[in-house]
Amino acid sequence: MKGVKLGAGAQRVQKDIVTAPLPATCRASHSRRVRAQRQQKGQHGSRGQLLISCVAASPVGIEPASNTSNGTPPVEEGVVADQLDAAAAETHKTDWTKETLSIVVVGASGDLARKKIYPALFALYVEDMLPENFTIYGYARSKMSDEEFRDYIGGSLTCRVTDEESCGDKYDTFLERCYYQPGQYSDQSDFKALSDRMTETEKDMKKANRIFYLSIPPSIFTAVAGCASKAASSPTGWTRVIVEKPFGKDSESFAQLERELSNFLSEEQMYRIDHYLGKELIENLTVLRFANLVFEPLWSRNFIRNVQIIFSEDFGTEGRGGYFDQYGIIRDVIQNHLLQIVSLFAMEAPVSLDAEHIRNEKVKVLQSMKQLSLDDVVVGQYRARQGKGVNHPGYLDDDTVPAGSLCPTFAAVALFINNARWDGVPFLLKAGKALESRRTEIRVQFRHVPGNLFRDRLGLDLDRATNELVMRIQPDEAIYLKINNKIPGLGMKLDVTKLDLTYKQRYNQHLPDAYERLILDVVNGDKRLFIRNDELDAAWALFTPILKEIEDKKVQPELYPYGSRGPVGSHYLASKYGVRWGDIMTTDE
Ligand SMILES: NC(=O)C1=CN([C@@H]2O[C@H](COP(=O)(O)OP(=O)(O)OC[C@H]3O[C@@H](n4cnc5c(N)ncnc54)[C@H](OP(=O)(O)O)[C@@H]3O)[C@@H](O)[C@H]2O)C=CC1
Ligand SMILES: O=C1O[C@H](COP(=O)(O)O)[C@@H](O)[C@H](O)[C@H]1O
Repeated sequence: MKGVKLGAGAQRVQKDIVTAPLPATCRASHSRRVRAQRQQKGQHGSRGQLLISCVAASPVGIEPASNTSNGTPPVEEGVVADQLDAAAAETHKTDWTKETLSIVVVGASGDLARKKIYPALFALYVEDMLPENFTIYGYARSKMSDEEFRDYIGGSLTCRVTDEESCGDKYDTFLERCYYQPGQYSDQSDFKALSDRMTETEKDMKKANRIFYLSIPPSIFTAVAGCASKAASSPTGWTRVIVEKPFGKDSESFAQLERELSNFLSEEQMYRIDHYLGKELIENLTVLRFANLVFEPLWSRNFIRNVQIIFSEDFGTEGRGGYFDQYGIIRDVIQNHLLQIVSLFAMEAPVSLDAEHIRNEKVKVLQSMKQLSLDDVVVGQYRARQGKGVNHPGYLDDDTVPAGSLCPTFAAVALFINNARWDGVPFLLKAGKALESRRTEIRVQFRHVPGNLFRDRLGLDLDRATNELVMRIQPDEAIYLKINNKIPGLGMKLDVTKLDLTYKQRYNQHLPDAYERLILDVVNGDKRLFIRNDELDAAWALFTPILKEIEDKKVQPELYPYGSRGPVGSHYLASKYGVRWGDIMTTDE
């Protein structure tokens, strides 16, 4: 079994809990002692011998990029797994005592790089999770010297791993490993210059491995993949490329992007990131389901009435309106992040925790979805809200948004999975910007207790008294189960209360940011949390017709005030299936 991942703090907690050796690939300890042991053994990162008994698995190295830069044919649907099995058979162990890692952030001057990528790399460094011989290169068109780049990155680094003191001099030593190379995105000679610089820092080692993080607008993905592949892929080790969303705008543009990228990159080299898969609670979803006896028997239409996946942000598109308007909330959040959650939630037990086995099951869920109809979609757009001390602009007030745009900033959809397990169970998804609060959660509402003996004592309608399992992905990560409980005392009155696993209380430790986890997985060649192309094919097949219909028919989004609970239409959609949104039912707190 691969892939149960634990941070060092969690390992200490788990040490108390786990009595049998965990047959798992585990995250390495942070301690220098353990790190030294790993280096002696030629292991690194998450594959070390750990404080608890973990089976050490080899990090995989994908073929040297020279094999792939000459134009790999597009990967056909259905043969993906076979190809990957073949690739896995050829993998070699990356020996970090003899090999180097260069991480190139393409689009180094951008928002994502600064907000997420550098802080994640720094956190990994502070936790001793990066290989000994690593170097970071920023690449973008902006002119900057190494020193200016270090100042630029420096401003984004915080010591979020432990206390400020223990980060100590690591800021400086981290920044010393960072270099900047200016260049154009479609100029091979600029990438060659980058490669030459990388070779300088790589030259004393047997093999050099390279990661290119494409933190750039999608319009230049292919140009960069081409230049990087032809002029800067590693001549001695593996080359991996992290591709950010959006992966196209519909089935057709996705297929085109794949065709273009596959001229330069093999499927094995490509790591399509969906950062929601790197979130702690999403990682835990499979553990919750498959490592506990109590949940899985209930995980079907027999006991579950509906499943809700709710994403809300309490801010608008501030500063990203130009990008957002081309996509809208369905493409920005629902088609990727929320649908990925549905597929993990609803999949059958995989053969193992191997990446291909998990992704095989996820894709089946996506392929089993009933075609989405416009009757099962509600779209909204936030409008300005002014009042006492409140002055929130509407979506259309953003200068970068075209006048009269119908772009949805809110959407709710009802999905159905046509298989034996989920037949008839509504999966209600909603996502919105500029709402009342920021939260992402999965809510599982169970069926009523048949012939409930206590129905008269509940003081609530049956809907509110049914069990509900809530996984709060963010903020304030928690899993809780709402149950009916007797209020202590001589009488027999019941109330709804929570069996509550709030992470802050149970695990008082730093939770790794999603990008931290995912970048580490790329270093280790672990694709479990990355999206395979057939998953995207299926996801686009589900949403493309409905997006086209919304756009062709110019469906008017229902306006909702900034900071509200969103369009009333979402309640009608839920009630059509006899459902009430759990996030706004009052018995929750
Ligand atoms: N920002 C975020 O929160 C998130 C972003 N993403 C995705 O990550 C990727 C990067 O996002 P983000 O950092 O916000 O992007 P930016 O718009 O900040 O672009 C990154 C860099 O690319 C260069 N660039 C920007 N526009 C163009 C252009 N039209 N042509 C050529 N180069 C350009 C700029 O660098 P220079 O001018 O110096 O070359 C810029 O600093 C995108 O694919 C985005 O969809 C995904 C999730 C969240
Ligand atoms: O991919 C995206 O995600 C963010 C939300 O990410 P989170 O980790 O902060 O929840 C969203 O704001 C953005 O619009 C979208 O592109």
